[in-house]
Amino acid sequence: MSSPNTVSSAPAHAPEASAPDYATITWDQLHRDARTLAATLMRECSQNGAIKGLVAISRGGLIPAAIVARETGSRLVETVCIASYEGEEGTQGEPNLLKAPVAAGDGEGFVVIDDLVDSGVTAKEVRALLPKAVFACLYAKPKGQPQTDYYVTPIAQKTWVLFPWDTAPMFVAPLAHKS
Ligand SMILES: O=P(O)(O)OC[C@H]1O[C@H](OP(=O)(O)OP(=O)(O)O)[C@H](O)[C@@H]1O
Repeated sequence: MSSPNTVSSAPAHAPEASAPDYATITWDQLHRDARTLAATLMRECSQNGAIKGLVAISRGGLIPAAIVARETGSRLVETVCIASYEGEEGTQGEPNLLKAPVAAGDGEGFVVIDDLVDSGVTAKEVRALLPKAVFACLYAKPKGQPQTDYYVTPIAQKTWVLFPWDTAPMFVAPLAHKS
């Protein structure tokens, strides 16, 4: 298990008006967590036969799935394209299925990979499409945890996760230069 670094800088689109926390995930941290997830899947899923393939939930699950695919030797990587967060405030709407994971059938032998379960709405939707698949993600908030079979790191419900593809290093003035 690993702990994300918490920071106090706010993203442009804050999820909550009242003092939310932010967890900044670096590329290194994400890579380590994806490898940890892959090791867990290798250990747990091999008891029920080899992993037939992965299903990445696009877009957040794409990079985690690529890392897990490399570690587990999985060559078949399907996607399910679904969007539920929209607008300036990052508010959640109805899940919008843009592409079904047809190559995964009913999900038997497949592992669904996502970056995060938050409310669990997206995972629930994908589980309905792939009832026999195993579900795995890197980070899980309490409301979403019942929807995932495996996760690496728990995240508080009020914490907004900043993934490496959402952020960029920037200059910060030294404390001595601030008035
Ligand atoms: O548990 P939930 O409350 O449903 O939230 C989790 C989902 O939200 C994010 O995707 P998002 O809808 O932001 O799409 P994106 O990955 O394409 O940015 C994330 O990648 C998960 O798929």
